[in-house]
Amino acid sequence: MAKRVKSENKLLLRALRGETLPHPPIWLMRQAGRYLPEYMKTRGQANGFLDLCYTPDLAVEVTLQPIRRYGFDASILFSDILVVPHALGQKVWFEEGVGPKLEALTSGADLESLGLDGFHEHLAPVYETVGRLREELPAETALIGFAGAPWTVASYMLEGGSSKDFGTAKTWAYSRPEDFRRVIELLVEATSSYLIRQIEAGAEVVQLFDSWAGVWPEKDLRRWCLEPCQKIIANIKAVHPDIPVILFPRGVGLAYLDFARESGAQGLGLDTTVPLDWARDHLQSQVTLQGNLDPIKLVAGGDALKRAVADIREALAGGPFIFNLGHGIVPQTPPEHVEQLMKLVRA
Ligand SMILES: Cc1c2[nH]c(c1CCC(=O)O)Cc1[nH]c(c(CCC(=O)O)c1C)Cc1[nH]c(c(CCC(=O)O)c1C)Cc1[nH]c(c(C)c1CCC(=O)O)C2
Repeated sequence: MAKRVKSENKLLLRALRGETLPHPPIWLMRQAGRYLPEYMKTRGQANGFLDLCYTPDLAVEVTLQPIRRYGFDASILFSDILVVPHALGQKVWFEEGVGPKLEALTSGADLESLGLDGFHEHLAPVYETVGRLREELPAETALIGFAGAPWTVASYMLEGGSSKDFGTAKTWAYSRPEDFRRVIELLVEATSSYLIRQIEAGAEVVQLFDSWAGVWPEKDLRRWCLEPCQKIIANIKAVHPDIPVILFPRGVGLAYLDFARESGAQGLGLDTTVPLDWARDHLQSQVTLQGNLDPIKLVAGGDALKRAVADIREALAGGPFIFNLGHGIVPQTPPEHVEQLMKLVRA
């Protein structure tokens, strides 16, 4: 076995255990990606985006690029949330300039063609990437594994790609709740075992992205987002009780209270709209907070960035806190603004 640095003293792990640190650890959602010229170069060596995700040499390289450049406190596995439906047997592809496309499920009957047979074999390159990262990362850098939450992944499976109003997927839930439940339950099972395998390959923390949680009325939010995430977290904890989980239920407003109290996550990712003082007063006694710089302030840079970082630190860095964005980095971000951000957060 190659060297494996112990997790417990890494800043990210300390913050997730509830410690308040003199400087918050920092990493950024989508820290690897198109805003970096070296990413574009490596991506050009792959046969499309999914091939990049499934080729450990290339996936390790793009994961490490932002660590070399900026020295973030954590590294997130380079992959995508849509490898899960792909491994379940659905057709998934990425169109240049358009984004993800899937052969949409049209009825409960289409579910018969999906399943867990061959699931982990399909994802073996991802586990290999995780294992190699754990060996290659600097001793102080924590390794985060991830998956999409069931609803967010289901939305792509039912819409066939990105969506404006999630009308098709939500209509399934409202008109055919039993079929919709089967999709969610399959994803709870698949995602739990996918994350457990990532942990066994070397991930020290896992994050669940519920990027589209913010579109539901309250009872549906509980049923289709909070409860499935609770189940996944409980399944992970049953096997790996010491591995912290960060949940990012983007856009859920006041329901962040329920996610803080009931999800079982140690970390809660705040989207850009969450008021800082409210989060400090109502959430931070229960979970480590992560967030929530507007990614567009990172595009703007300068004084806007400086003030925003100061406001976030002033409100949240007095308790358990991880500095991050409120959603992923956008491709037009100037790499030197990330450098400016690192200096501001570590000053
Ligand atoms: C919804 C979602 C997806 N993927 C992801 C989410 C949840 C987070 C969020 O809300 O942003 C998560 C994701 N996707 C990617 C990562 C890698 C790790 C990292 O954060 O650095 C992670 C954690 C790489 C990626 N995933 C994708 C890219 C760009 C692909 C390219 O190189 O062209 C990257 C670097 C493509 C992708 N993948 C997805 C979409 C909608 C798109 C197209 C839009 C876009 O291009 O940003 C699905």
